[in-house]
Amino acid sequence: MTDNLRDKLAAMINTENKKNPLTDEQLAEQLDVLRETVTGIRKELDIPNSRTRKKEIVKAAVSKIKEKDPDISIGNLVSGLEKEGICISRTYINDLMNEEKNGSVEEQDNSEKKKENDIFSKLIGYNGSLLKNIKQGQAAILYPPFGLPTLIIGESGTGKTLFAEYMYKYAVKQKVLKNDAPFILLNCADYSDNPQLLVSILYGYQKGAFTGADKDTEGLVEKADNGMLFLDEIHRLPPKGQEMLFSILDRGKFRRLGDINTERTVHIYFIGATTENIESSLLLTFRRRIPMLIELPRLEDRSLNEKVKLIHGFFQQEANRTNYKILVNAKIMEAFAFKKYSGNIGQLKSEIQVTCANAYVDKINNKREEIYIGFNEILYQKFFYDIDTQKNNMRFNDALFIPNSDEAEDSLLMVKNQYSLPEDIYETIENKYYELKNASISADKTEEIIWNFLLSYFDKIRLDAQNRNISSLDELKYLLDGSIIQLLKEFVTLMRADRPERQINEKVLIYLAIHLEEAVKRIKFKQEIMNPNLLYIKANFADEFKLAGQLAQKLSEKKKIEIPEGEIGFIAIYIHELMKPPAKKNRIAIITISHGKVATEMVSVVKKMLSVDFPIAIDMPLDINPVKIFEQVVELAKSLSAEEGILFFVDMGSLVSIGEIVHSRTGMQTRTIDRVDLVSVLEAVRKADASDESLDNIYYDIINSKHNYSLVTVENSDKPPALICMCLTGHGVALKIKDILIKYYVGVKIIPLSIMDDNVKAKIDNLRQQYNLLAIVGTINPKIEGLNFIPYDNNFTKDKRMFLDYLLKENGGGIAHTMIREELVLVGLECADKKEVIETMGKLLCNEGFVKFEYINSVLGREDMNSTYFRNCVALPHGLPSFVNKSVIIFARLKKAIPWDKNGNEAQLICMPAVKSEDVAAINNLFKILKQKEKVEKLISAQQQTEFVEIIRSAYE
Ligand SMILES: Nc1ncnc2c1ncn2[C@@H]1O[C@H](COP(=O)(O)OP(=O)(O)OP(=O)(O)O)[C@@H](O)[C@H]1O
Repeated sequence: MTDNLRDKLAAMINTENKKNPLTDEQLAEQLDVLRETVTGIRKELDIPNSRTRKKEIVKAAVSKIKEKDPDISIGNLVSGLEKEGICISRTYINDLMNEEKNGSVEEQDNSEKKKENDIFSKLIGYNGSLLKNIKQGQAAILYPPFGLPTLIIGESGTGKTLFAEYMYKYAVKQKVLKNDAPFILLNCADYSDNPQLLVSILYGYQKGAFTGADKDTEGLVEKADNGMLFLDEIHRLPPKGQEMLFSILDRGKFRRLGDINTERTVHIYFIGATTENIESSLLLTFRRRIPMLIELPRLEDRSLNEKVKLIHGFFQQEANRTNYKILVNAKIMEAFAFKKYSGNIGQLKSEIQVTCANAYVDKINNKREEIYIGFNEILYQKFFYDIDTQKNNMRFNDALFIPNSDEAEDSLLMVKNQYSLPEDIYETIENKYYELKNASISADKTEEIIWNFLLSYFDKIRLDAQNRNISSLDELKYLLDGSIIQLLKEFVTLMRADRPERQINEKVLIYLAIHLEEAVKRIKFKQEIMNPNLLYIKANFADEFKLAGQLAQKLSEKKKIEIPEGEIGFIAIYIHELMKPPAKKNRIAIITISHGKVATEMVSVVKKMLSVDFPIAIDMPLDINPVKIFEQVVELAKSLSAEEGILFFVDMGSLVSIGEIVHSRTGMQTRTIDRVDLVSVLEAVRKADASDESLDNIYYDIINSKHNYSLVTVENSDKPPALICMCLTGHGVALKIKDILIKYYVGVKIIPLSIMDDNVKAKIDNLRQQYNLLAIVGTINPKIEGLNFIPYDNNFTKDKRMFLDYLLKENGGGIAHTMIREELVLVGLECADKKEVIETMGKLLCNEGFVKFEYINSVLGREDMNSTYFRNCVALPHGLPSFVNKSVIIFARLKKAIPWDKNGNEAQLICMPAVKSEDVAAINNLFKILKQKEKVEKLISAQQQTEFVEIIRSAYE
């Protein structure tokens, strides 16, 4: 690298347009060097990237615009900036806003620390359903001079006592109370049959005040002086006791029972709690004296995610308490999550304790090492008889709890993702709109493109709806606002009453519910609702628009918000979808049969990619007798109504006769294609769905094109694998796609390109010299021969990932790239010894579903045989492939090196491959990297997961 280049680069950056600084890519193009070279020099010269370089200017411009219009929507902000000559994507602005809201990265670090200091953050739900309650609790404590008397209301077991304890802890932490300030708790219900006694215990009494009062006695109120008094079940306090308390709260004064002479003074922070309706159970005068009412949510009103966190938390507590590992079967986790608990968190906790206690007895009897809570009918019947887990679409994994390990939030991420609802259309449309606008596409054309986009979105949700197990609105009640669900139910009744012959697709209704929830949020937060197709919708879907208007009117009344017309337009298309007849019957059936799980995987990719649901997959265990499968397929064929016949795809010779067998037994036309591959299935399904071609035509087409099919050419190649991400400009969405792909495909080169580029084809040809190009992931298909295209529409769903994984796997060893994941890199892990490291890593793999629990023991067993220390402070512990569900590699960079074997070797970088037998070869390259001392040193010094993964990625290149 010459100084000349360095100078040129510095000069170009110095003289660039500060409003739109040059990206590394643009610099590289002008200097005719690789982008990596530019990035390298820029870093050497300590010059920030273009994004950071323009930040200050953008910030200043944003605040100037916001001064005039503080509530300006992001869309208008982007347009405003454009007028100032600053071209910027919405994502950039969003990031900037988030940064302002959450602080910069360093500030976020501080806020992490703040969180540590924040006592309440230990409560599950502190940043969710308890957010408002916690703010109230904090305000009640901090209010001078002695806080605000507080009443906590909530059903039994909602956590009232715990909340009061946290308020006390908070008061101490805030130095509002001294460290040794008393916390006095009295449950008034304990004395419900003797109110006199209750009052005397609370306020104390003078000798002779009542029979049995044989000496002057201090009450709890005095004990709580300068501290906190918590009265649980306060509705049991008799009126007289309430009046006395009123005097304490009002003036800090009271008298012991029977003591008319001495008025005593106390300073107390007061909290009461009750499960009852306070209107009827507390005196009005007393109620008025308590300004702070904190109403804790019922467990059923909390999100499912919080519920799962509570379940994890309680199992972890049991593991810590018993000092044994606890392994919980996925089905049981699921059952706990879906059971309804009238006794709220308290009941959930005690049921988990009882379950663990029963399993503990089992552990002793069976001499197991861990407490195992397996799927067991008796347990299931006892606790979970009233739940219907069949109805949910959430997946749970077996969960392992190791004593005294912090319940890592990470392990819940996976679960959380399962709950997430499909994305809504707003963002998709907005991104698309601005992308088109940036590319100077005319308004008419924009409208047309977006309309097509909308149609495809609805096609997709129809398919998605078919695949999801949710079948009625009621099942969404954990996830969505109940009043919207109610509103929709009423609306459907209305629609049916109006015209009983109306068919209503219940599944689309679910999507409408999700959409409305999102719409309400957007409107409340003054986010823009953009609908470029409004005029078109009004003109072409007049009936639907009218119905949408009625629904919007009701929503508007219920939520007290104005619903903009653009939104009514969206609702109209949902209603249009809602009334569409169900999908047509298919003429040709397509059945894929293969060993292992290949058939299911392939077919599910095809179904998602083509938005169809008719292809059928049959997975065959490796050791099953084909005759059994033949029987099964014949039965299946009889049940199909494919009048033109069945096309079979099979993977092995023994199955090629399946078509003939089915034909002879059922009389149906059949054709069979062996050595099934994804592309052929894809093509056949596409043809069977979209055209009127006969079974034979499709069959011969596939046979003829099987080996030179242009949509997918996946070849083994020594060149490094690469993916292209593409959007109109090559900047906006393409970069977003790049960020996503980088996370999943470590070691795969990701190249953003613009479809508008005149030389796009030539560029791709050039890249082919250097890389093995696998696919284009993008918003628009450039139809490049021999290159797969994977559509990106604001998400990169699992099916698309599966398709890419498949391509990479075919690409020979490429699977290694998919096996390294940012979330499976533990940076700065602190463990006392080797066993703890292995267990921590294994637990994460097990909880994420990559391995079976037994894998951990097999790693420990392997380690006992002889050490897996590698070199350069690296250890490679590993277990038996038979316990691996999905190949993956987990890394841990320990905070401090720990002894690994008897020869005095210490390890700091632990790499645990959990790999199925067929994938073992895929990790050879990784070992090559770990052999290089300088690479390992870099990995050990990595401070963050992204940095760690980045190092591996560049090492692959
Ligand atoms: N947010 C939370 N995070 C973790 N654990 C919680 C939470 N809320 C409650 N718990 C646990 O649930 C159990 C029940 O809570 P608690 O006893 O405070 O409820 P309560 O409303 O006072 O019940 P009751 O009215 O029956 O006395 C306790 O063991 C508590 O530790």
